[in-house]
Parts: sequence; C-alpha cells; structure tokens
Amino acid sequence: MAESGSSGRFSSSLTGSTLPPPRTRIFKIIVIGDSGVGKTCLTYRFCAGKFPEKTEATIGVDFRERLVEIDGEKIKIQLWDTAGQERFRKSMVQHYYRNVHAVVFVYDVTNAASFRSLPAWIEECKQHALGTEVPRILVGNKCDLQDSIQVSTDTAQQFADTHSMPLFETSAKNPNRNSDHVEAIFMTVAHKLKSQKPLVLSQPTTCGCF
Ligand SMILES: Nc1nc2c(ncn2[C@@H]2O[C@H](COP(=O)(O)OP(=O)(O)OP(=O)(O)O)[C@@H](O)[C@H]2O)c(=O)[nH]1
Repeated sequence: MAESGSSGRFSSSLTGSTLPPPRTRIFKIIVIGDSGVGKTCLTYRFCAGKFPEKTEATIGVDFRERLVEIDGEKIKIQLWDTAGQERFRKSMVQHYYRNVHAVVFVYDVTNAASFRSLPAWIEECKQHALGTEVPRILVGNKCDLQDSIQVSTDTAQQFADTHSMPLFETSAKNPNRNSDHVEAIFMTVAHKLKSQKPLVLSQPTTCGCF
C-alpha cells in the first residue's frame, strides 16, 4: 500500500533540469450509511487487505488510502469512512461532501432498518449538491451471515435500479465467499472515475488512520 515515487524529484539528464514527479490523480470517495453496517471494515478490507479485529464507532471521519494501477496509470483512492452516528457527524458533514468524486452507500443485509435509512442518506447527499452526476454505488454488507438475512437481493436490486446505482452484496469479513466483491466495489468506482474525470490534483498526502 505504500506509495512509490510520490516524493523526491526526477532529474533530466538531457537538460539538467529538475522535473516534478509524475502527477497522481486522487479520487475522494465517501462511504456512508447507518452506524454498524460495516463502513470501517469495508474500507479497512480494501486498503489493508484484512478484516479489523476490533472496531469502534467512527467519530467524525477516518481516511484510508490505496494506490491502484488502472491501464498503466497509478491512481490514489482516498476513502472517507464517515461516522454513522448523528452525534459524531454534526461538525464534520460539510467536510465529507466537499470535492467528492463518488459515493458508496452501505446497508447491512441482516438489518432491515439500515436499508430503510437509505433514502435519508441519499437525501443528505442531495442537500449537499451531490446528485446523480456523481457516481453512486449501493453495497449490502455482512453477506456471510446467511442465516440472518433481512434484506433480499430482489428488494435491494429494485431499490438500486430505482436510484440508478449498481448493487454489490458482499462481506468485509469473508469477501472470498462473495467473489471478492469488496475489491470489485472500489475498483469499479475507480474505473468509472478514471474514464470520466480530468486530472484532479496531485498532492503529497499524509492522511491515513490505520
Ligand atoms: N459478520 C460480519 N460482521 C461485520 C462485517 N462487517 C462489519 N462487521 C461487524 O459489524 C460491526 C460494525 O462494523 P463497523 O465497520 O465498525 O461499522 P461502521 O459502519 O463503520 O460503524 P460506525 O463507525 O458507527 O458508523 C463490527 O462488530 C464488525 O466486526 C461483515 O462483513 N460480516
């Protein structure tokens, strides 16, 4: 996960001049949904490649990053793992939605209430001027808990179609049982952004909260 070539300078032997390092595009993706649906675990799984042994309610926001390569270009995916609990969100909400490139909505397949909350999360995005022009993805997490499923794939798919979002059902805990969808979720977003967006920014980033 360490970024290579992101610092230091390159020297040109022809001109003797010092060239800036190649730009890395950074895509900011926010992950939102009710408290406990698994946002921290999903972002941790994608960025650290494992399931965290222990999580606590996110306060404000945590950032996680991963450098990926798409069609020969290195792209930094910056995941904003937002707090699901209202009391931990209040002061941060404006920051969540600033310069967002994509939104991942998460519900817990074993918790119908978390699915019923989705319209409110979509509405919050709209209130912060994030409409359908921003790529959005719907994720049903905790599919490893097959005996406790409360939200069927059909119901979720219908909702996803109504809101023109792709649906992924997955498990941060055991992604291989679910065709490694955690990887697919964020790589799908990255592919989509890569083809849509102009160069965004190049900055040495220091965030990362593992
Ligand atoms: N079985 C199972 N448990 C999971 C999965 N993902 C997360 N959990 C558990 O669900 C609980 C909540 O996970 P978090 O990732 O902290 O949830 P969150 O959405 O970030 O919660 P907030 O920070 O409060 O918004 C933890 O006990 C996790 O271990 C999963 O895919 N399968």
